[in-house]
Formats: sequence, structure tokens, C-alpha cells
Amino acid sequence: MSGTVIVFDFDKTIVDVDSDNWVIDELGFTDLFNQLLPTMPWNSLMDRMMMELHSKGKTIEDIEEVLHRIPLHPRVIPAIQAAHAFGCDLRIVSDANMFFIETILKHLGIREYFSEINTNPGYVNEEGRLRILPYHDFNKASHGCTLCPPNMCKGLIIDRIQDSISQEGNKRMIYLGDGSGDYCPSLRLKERDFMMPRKNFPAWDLICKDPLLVKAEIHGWSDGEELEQVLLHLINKISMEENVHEQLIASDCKLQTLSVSA
Ligand SMILES: Cc1ncc(C[n+]2csc(CCOP(=O)(O)O)c2C)c(N)n1
Ligand SMILES: [Mg+2]
Repeated sequence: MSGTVIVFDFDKTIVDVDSDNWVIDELGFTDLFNQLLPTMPWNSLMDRMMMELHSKGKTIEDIEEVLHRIPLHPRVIPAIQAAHAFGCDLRIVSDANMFFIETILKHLGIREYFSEINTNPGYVNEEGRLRILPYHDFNKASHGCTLCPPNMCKGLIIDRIQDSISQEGNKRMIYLGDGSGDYCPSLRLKERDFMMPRKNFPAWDLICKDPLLVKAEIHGWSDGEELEQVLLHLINKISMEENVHEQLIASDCKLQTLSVSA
């Protein structure tokens, strides 16, 4: 079992567009969306838009059909499969929603590669309408992070994952993301971790302003092909370092045995 945890953002990292915009645009609701956007938080607006879709006769099947043809780069699935075959623990942290993400991943046949999906709840209610709720209930209390949107601080989720894996030994993390919401988690990574921001996207631009704030090693990527190359290179690098480490421990044991018997 590899000691590597890989955390993927979803929109513009696994899929090549924002799934929220994809659904709204493909179903012809862009104008209403743009009109309402200045009046409410993104996550609340998505719930509202699902109500609008429902009231205009758009069904869950219509939404699923649009999600099934979301654009993604052909090398992303092979990259995910290879990382999983290496024994890495794959997780998702996304400000999209559970319904969109699970519908897409199941359709692509890659849902089971991920041990965990952290995202905004999304479910079909008794009227057949999709409800989208905040991951963090900001009406109850703020999560307190000023870098992140009110409904989700990805940094807090990374802290929680780091706490839970610290009991499993010396695990290392690779984080892939594109958006401004992926900047906060990049600041939480440790020296031995890796940050993979998408080049010339918001997370990359924020990191470039003061790269020394990120303790992890930074490796950019531009598209699915480069994502695959860089990710597999890092997995290999970690795996070789683990082997060297194990050999050092083994030879150290041997030395101790020799010195005891001498
Ligand atoms: C200027 C501006 N206004 C609103 C938003 C909100 N937004 C756009 S797409 C998306 C889902 C991201 O999912 P994932 O975390 O999987 O990439 C969210 C929350 C934004 N990014 N930028
Ligand atoms: Mg994203």
C-alpha cells in the first residue's frame, strides 16, 4: 500500500469545465443565472436555479443527460486509474455538489476509485427537484476562513484529512486544483507534500504572488496530458524515496545486529 493521498478538485481539474455552468448553459438558463448572480451566494443560487429548472419542466433525467456529456480530457481517466493501481488513496474536495459529481463519476465508471468525496450535499427531493445545500452551514456559524467562500473552506477539509492520515504513518499528499478555492488548501500542505495547480488559473496566479507561502513542492500542469505526466512522475518519485527509506532502515537494522554480535 502506497503512503500517498491524492486530493483532486473536480471542476476544471477532473472535468474540463465548471459543472454548474455546464448544466445551466446546456439547459438554456444562462441569462437568468447571470441576472441573479449579483444577488446571492453561488451555492444558494445553484439551489435556486434547480428550482427554476424544475418549475420550467426540466427533469432529473434532463440534468443527467447533460452531465453525461460533460467535456473532459482523454488522459484524465487513465491518470486516475494508474494512480489507483499504484495503491494511492484518491479523494475529491469540490465546491460543486454530490449529485453532479456522483452522476458524472458513475457514468464514467470511475466512482469506486475514490475513497471519499467532500462536497456540497445534492439530492433529489420528493417532488423530483434537485436540492443543493452548503457543505458548511454558514447561517449557523462561519467557518472563520477569510480566503474561502462561506459555504466551504477546502483548507479545513485538508486539515481534517491530514489529522486522520497522521495516525496511519508518514503519508504524503498531492493536491490538484485550479480555482481560487484551491489556494487555501495549498497553504495547509506540508514540506513533503506536493501542490499541482493548473497553470494560469486562479490558484496558480495566487500562488505566484508569493510562492514561499506554500511549503509544498509546486508542480504546474496545463491540460489532462500534462496532469497525467506530472502526477505519475510524482507518484514514482515518492515511491522511489519510500524504497530508499526502507532500505536505509533495513541496512540500519543489519548494522545494529552486527554491532550487537561483535
Ligand atoms: C468569481 C467567482 N464567482 C463564483 C465562483 C463560484 N464557482 C464557480 S464554479 C464553482 C464550482 C467549483 O467547483 P470545484 O471546487 O470542483 O472546482 C464555484 C463554486 C467562482 N469560482 N468565481
Ligand atoms: Mg476547480
